[in-house]
Amino acid sequence: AQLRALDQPMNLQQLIDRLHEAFATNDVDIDHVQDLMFSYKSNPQEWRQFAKFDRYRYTRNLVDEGNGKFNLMVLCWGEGHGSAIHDHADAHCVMKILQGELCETKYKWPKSSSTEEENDDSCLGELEEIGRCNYKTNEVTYINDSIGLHRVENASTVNPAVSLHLYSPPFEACSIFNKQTGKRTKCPVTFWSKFGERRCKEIQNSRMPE
Ligand SMILES: O=C(O)CCSS
Ligand SMILES: [Fe+2]
Repeated sequence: AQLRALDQPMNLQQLIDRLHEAFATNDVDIDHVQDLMFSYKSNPQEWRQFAKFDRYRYTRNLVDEGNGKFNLMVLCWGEGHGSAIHDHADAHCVMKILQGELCETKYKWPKSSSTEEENDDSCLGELEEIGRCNYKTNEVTYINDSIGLHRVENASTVNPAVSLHLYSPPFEACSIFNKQTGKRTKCPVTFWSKFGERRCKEIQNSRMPE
């Protein structure tokens, strides 16, 4: 769908307030949510407090818990950092680039094993790539499980990238997939920081294994 920038400019807090309003009822208009995310124009002054990088892996930094209806988080991708191929646990996923560029590669779901002997995941076959797309600062993309799986990576060797992700409903785990075999593994997702604070004792490193 063509994204439309709504009229009045918003800062990050106003975006969050508008997102809370959008999720106040139970039938969420996910196109409107994407329009809100597209309307916000990235201002590093507003999200810098959440943008904490790790040298080795991308980080997930919780910004807002959306009254339990969604999670909003800032993801920080060092040069060459990328996610595993993953699903979105039956949730909506809206991703907006706040800085730099990210490359998304979409894949079809592995063909589920049809007969008993195929229960051994190792023979589901290589995941089929559906498409690849590069997103620049302020661009927005959407995915859910009915569209497919994806991997997101910062392909730049010189620039970090920062993205804003909204997941609804929020989830604590998703699945990651082996590209060659299609094997699916359940994977808990955690936060590197919450609300701008990193309290090491309770927060392990945020990561989906490569
Ligand atoms: O939430 C994650 O770790 C996956 C980032 S790409 S949607
Ligand atoms: Fe994702």
